[in-house]
Amino acid sequence: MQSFFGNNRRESPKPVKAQIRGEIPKWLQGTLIRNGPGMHKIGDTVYNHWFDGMALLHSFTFKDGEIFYRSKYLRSDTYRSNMEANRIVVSEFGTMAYPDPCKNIFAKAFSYLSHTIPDFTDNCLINIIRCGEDLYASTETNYIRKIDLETLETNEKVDYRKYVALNLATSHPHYDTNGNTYNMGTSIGDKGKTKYQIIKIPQSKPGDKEHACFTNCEVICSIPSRSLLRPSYFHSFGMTENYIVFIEQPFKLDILKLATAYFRGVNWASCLGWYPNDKTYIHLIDRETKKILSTKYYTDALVVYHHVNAYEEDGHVIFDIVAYNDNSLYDMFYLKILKLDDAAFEKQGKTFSSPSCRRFVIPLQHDKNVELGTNIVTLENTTASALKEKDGYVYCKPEILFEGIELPRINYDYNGKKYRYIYASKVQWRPVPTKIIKCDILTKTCYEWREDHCWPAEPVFVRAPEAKEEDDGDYHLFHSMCL
Ligand SMILES: CC1=C(/C=C/C(C)=C/C=C/C(C)=C/C=C/C=C(C)/C=C/C=C(C)/C=C/C2=C(C)C[C@@H](O)CC2(C)C)C(C)(C)CCC1
Ligand SMILES: [Fe+2]
Repeated sequence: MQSFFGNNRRESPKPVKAQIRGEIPKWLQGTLIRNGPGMHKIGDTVYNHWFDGMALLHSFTFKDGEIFYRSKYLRSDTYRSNMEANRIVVSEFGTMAYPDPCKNIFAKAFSYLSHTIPDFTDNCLINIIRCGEDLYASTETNYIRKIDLETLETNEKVDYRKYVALNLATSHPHYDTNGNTYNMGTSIGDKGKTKYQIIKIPQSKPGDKEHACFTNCEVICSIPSRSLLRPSYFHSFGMTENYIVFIEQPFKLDILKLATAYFRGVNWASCLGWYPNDKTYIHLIDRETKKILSTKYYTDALVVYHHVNAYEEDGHVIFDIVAYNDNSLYDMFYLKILKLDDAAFEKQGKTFSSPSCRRFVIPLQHDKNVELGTNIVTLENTTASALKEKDGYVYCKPEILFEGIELPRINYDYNGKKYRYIYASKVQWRPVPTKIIKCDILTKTCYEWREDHCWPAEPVFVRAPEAKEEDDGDYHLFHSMCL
């Protein structure tokens, strides 16, 4: 299994019909596209980190009980440059690349200078997102790449910076029921300020010009970073009907380190730092007024990549996240660790902090006369608390919902609404996932699914037609499961 992490995958651009054991529900029709690294070796050069590999797009077309599979490498500018040079020439998250080792001294100096503000990679390997009517492969830089749903061909490159001030953006946007896309990113040093930006990319209208969704893109709120040179890193955010939830965590990007990384010969990942003595600030942004609520909600130092869901109930914002007590997760994805055998990985894995799904309950209003130290959460059925402190601070303590889950998904019809079920990967200290899990928040019970020789990826929930219940759609997999 360990060789899995070393080998380059072959692309399979022509549809291959899958052999099916059991039965695919007839109502399941359409195409699922997945993304991820597929190539970690180019010529004689190798990447260091799982998140560096060349993006390989996969599609699974479900049609009348049959499945057709295709895959194709994203023809990013990065991919083309690497292929042409037959070596890694563009830097990725965990690998700093130096374009031409044989350049003369002047060319080298010029190359160093042009890297002070580096042009980031367009190797969009993290996710597939929708903007307007179109699908894009995404990463966390300022670039996304349009792709063709049918053929998986790579189309134009969109640079967010042409439309809004954004140097980094998440790969986990949100969507509303009108087809608008909301994303968040970081604008570094624009007009001397570093800020987090929430953007709205509108749904296309009939007759719109190409890229209209980007030219009509608007910044709906800017949140100043607490520090000009150390903005927080973030991988996702939450959205309720009326609020956006942004967590400014003490896992931060050091801009000075970033600007000198190329000269110092270190990778981008080393520019991220963990400040365990700092607080984690919780920002709620009112979607109507576009203003940040003035109460200073905070919690202890934590690291979060994935928000699960967020909603409002009786004057509170409730949000669930998968969080860690430190920043060790990204270190686990260095290939030298993933290539360890199961026993060694397990030993290593246990030195990394394990995630838990945590629920925060944020009271939107409270009586100003209430004594300091009082828990101002008035919702029942939660142990999450919010203690009033002086100077407008409120200290929030989460309720632990579930331990050891990651890559959370929900029935997206319930995004921003009160919900009951989380689908996720069960974290085990094995390099390749073997279990998926369905968690019931109401009863606090979990169902797991595994099968020999199956390595399930992040589960994706698809609603059954005429679904009445939130989990109508998963019964084929979870009906006969063990508790
Ligand atoms: C360029 C640049 C930057 C960044 C650039 C790039 C390219 C960033 C790319 C980021 C990527 C690919 C992020 C991916 C995140 C993926 C995450 C959080 C995945 C988590 C997966 C987990 C926890 C899986 C756990 C497991 C499960 C579920 C089952 C088990 O069996 C196995 C196990 C433990 C692995 C910067 C550092 C932001 C700025 C500077 C400049
Ligand atoms: Fe993610």
